Amino acid sequence: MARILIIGSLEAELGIAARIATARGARLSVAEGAAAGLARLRSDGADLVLCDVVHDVGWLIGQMVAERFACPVIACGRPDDADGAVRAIQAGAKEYLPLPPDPDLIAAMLQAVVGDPEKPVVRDPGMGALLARAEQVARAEASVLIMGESGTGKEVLARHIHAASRRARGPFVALNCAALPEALLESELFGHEKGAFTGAVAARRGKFEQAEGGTLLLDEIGEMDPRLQAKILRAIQEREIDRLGGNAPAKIDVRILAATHRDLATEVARGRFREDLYFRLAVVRLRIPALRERPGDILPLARHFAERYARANGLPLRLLTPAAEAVLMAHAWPGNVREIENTLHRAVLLAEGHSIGPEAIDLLEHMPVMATDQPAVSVIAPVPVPVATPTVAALVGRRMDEVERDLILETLSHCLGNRTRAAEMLGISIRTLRNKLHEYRAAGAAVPPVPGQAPMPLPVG
Ligand SMILES: Nc1ncnc2c1ncn2[C@@H]1O[C@H](COP(=O)(O)OP(=O)(O)OP(=O)(O)O)[C@@H](O)[C@H]1O
Repeated sequence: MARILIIGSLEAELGIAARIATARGARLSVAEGAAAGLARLRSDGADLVLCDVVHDVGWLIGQMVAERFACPVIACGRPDDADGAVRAIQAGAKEYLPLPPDPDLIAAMLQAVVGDPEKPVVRDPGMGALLARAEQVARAEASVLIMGESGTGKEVLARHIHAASRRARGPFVALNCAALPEALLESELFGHEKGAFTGAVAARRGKFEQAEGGTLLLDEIGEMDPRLQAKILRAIQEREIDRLGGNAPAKIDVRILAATHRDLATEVARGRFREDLYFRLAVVRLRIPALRERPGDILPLARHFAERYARANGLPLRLLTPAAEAVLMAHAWPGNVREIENTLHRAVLLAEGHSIGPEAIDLLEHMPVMATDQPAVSVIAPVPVPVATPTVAALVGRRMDEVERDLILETLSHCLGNRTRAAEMLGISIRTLRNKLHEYRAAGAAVPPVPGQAPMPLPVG
């Protein structure tokens, strides 16, 4: 369930946006002004902020950056308020939503933030059995460990478990443990009191407390530092957490789901992951097969994404031709469902005529550059960006900063410009990514645009 923070008066047209969002299953909190909104963020968090431009959007975004709140801010206001819209976008708002809001726009926004609220698309018998198992264990309170290669749908499955659980009406909160350095991750998870460390300007609740009564997904748990692993174990066992700088533990009622692309049992054997935490998390283990291991899902997923992106781009729904389907079936999909989603998104935009033919299926060449137990980072044959190299050995002789730049730009291109996805895939914070892109652009590199600058729906990320 998406958590939306609305900053502004619900008496006004923003109230319509609030009603639409609630009807679409979002959880709403409301604050009368920017300062109250910031306080709300500190206490409850949010997946998306809608802020009326009569409030100081620039100040709010500045504070959010300083306090590392990563959720997107969408400014709202009158359709004829061009100045307000420009000011908000320049201040860092992701979009300007004209009021009164269009229900389809709100739906697209929610989907961009929390993904597809519908059931995962599953046709392959093996995946069907896995989904049935997930639904069965959803009703229990046990922790679940979801394993699978990058892009197989681990977060989708986690959301599905939450939606099928008794906690469905509570919040679903996800945190990528690989995206933050240890100290930040700790305060992000457990929260902190004011003054707990330099920069802790105000008390803030962590993800555990934000997920109260609901579910917390610890994504990429295999990347977590051993000291934090111990704190997670305590949180699960004792059902309480210690805020940084706090003097009393806080009780929590949260179900933990964990996801990883690594083989955690091997990580335990290598001494890199605590055995006791592994057994706590892996009460139920669900392994999502790679897409190449479930060919029965390829065409249903392709049709699903063709429909979704036609709708999102206001284009007519077109069917895949048998030749296009044959191309899709013959591909190995190393980037899994995320890759097929991106491929179909491109195909919908590229296709001409009444159907989607093979010429619109632009498959990117994938050449893994990491060892097999590393994140499935792929380097892709570029359109405007640098040349990819096939093996690590071939990188010898190149400068580190150039290789880094190429990898970042290629990954961003692979993610169709989506900054959030690219940062996740690269295992760096979105802020670091933005700073790097800024540098590259200043140096004259072709940086893939934010999706909204191409004919796509609301950019988030
Ligand atoms: N069964 C499915 N039905 C519909 N969409 C799916 C399905 N599985 C994955 N997706 C879509 O594919 C993309 C990748 O899914 P998700 O983020 O859940 O993968 P992941 O395994 O968590 O990836 P990572 O390990 O990189 O975080 C998302 O956009 C998601 O909506």
